[in-house]
Amino acid sequence: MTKLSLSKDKINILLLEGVHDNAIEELARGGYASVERLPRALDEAELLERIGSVHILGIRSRTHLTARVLEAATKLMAVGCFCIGTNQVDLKAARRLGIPVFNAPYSNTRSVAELVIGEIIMLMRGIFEKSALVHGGGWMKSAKDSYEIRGKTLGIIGYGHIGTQVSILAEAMGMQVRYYDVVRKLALGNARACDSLEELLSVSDVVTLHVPDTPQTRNMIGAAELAAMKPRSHLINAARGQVVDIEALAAAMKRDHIIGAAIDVFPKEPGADNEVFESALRGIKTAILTPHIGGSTVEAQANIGTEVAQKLIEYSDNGSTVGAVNFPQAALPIQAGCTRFLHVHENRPGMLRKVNEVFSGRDLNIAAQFLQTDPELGYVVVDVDGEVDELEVYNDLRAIEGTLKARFLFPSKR
Ligand SMILES: NC(=O)c1ccc[n+]([C@@H]2O[C@H](COP(=O)([O-])OP(=O)(O)OC[C@H]3O[C@@H](n4cnc5c(N)ncnc54)[C@H](O)[C@@H]3O)[C@@H](O)[C@H]2O)c1
Ligand SMILES: O=C(O)CC[C@@H](O)C(=O)O
Repeated sequence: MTKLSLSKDKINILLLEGVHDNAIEELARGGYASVERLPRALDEAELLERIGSVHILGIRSRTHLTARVLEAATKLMAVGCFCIGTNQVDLKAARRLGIPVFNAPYSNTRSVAELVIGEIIMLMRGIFEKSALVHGGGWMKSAKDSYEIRGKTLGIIGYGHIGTQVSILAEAMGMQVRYYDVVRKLALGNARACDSLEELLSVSDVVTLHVPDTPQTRNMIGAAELAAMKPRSHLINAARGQVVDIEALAAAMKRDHIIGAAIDVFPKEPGADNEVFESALRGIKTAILTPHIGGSTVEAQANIGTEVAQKLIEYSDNGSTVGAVNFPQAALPIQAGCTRFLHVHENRPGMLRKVNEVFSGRDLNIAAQFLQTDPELGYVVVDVDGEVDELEVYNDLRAIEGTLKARFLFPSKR
């Protein structure tokens, strides 16, 4: 089993928001038993109270890791987002503090795509409104505003992992697919790219959003874009809440310009289960509202649990940052008989020389070295042959100005 500078039973892992059992099992297989799992998110005050003793933190989309929380996390080695999105973490602050953030970029793609396909049919048949009426004793047997999806045009904004899956499934059901992306993307099947967002909005019977939360996508569907959509068309958003101006959508639905919407993500989502959800869309019968469950399937959560836990173990065991969203990517094969030192630093001139002086000054033989830098951060992995006083080396590495984090693995003297 891997030996760490901090033995595994002392590595405190806190998993929030009901992360799947697979994560616990994977961590246990990796020798990590000091794991606490909570079913809910923690707010900033609760995080500030607890974060000081946590070495590895696992979250989903409801836990907000602000710079303040991260600065208080003096022992934090890594964060695992057990989801795709990482916008709930101040990634720049985490990076500045030498904390890599991992996620699962594909594990719930299919779940979101299937939900969107289901919603296209539900919206185009007005099923939710009719069902609610029947529950109330009514009987709205009408074909008004009910359409087959075959032959209709689906407009996909953001032709990435989810957008392309939706594209394939929609075509298989006879829809014509148009898409718009800021990056030139290869069209799958018979899908066709649009040159502009306006073009896509003007030709689509249903528009579905699959873009990340960035400054450019904030309110990318507002009053003007809704007005540019075909009269009596439909909108789906299972991407991020800030992408659609909800008040503008509610207004467009009230005047029947948009006759159906399925919204899974909102600008303000309840942090706790007992918090009341407020939205201008509440009460609009043709709006399907779901509590951010696009990726919440048993299959997706199980896969995510395994994938993110493995990435956290790899980082803790070997120093591998492959898959981190805010860090230089480094992986070095394990060398038999070596002690491994990991050093995260500000990317200042002369840093590597100072790191190497710690080893050359002791006549230590470097068996392998891996340095990965980007304009702000440097990450160096050094494998040293034979006997070494790892605590002394560790202390000297930590003393280098600009050091953010240092660790050693597989010590020679134990
Ligand atoms: N509802 C849920 O539970 C749920 C589950 C998974 C993912 N998501 C969200 O879905 C979104 C998409 O996920 P993905 O895995 O497909 O991401 P992705 O990175 O694979 O694809 C995003 C695409 O959007 C494009 N894009 C970026 N900015 C754009 C802009 N301004 N205009 C047009 N296109 C733009 C990118 O070029 C890329 O092709 C993310 O925001 C993710 O967080 C939500
Ligand atoms: O599981 C979650 O909380 C988030 C799901 C989804 O939005 C994601 O980013 O993967």
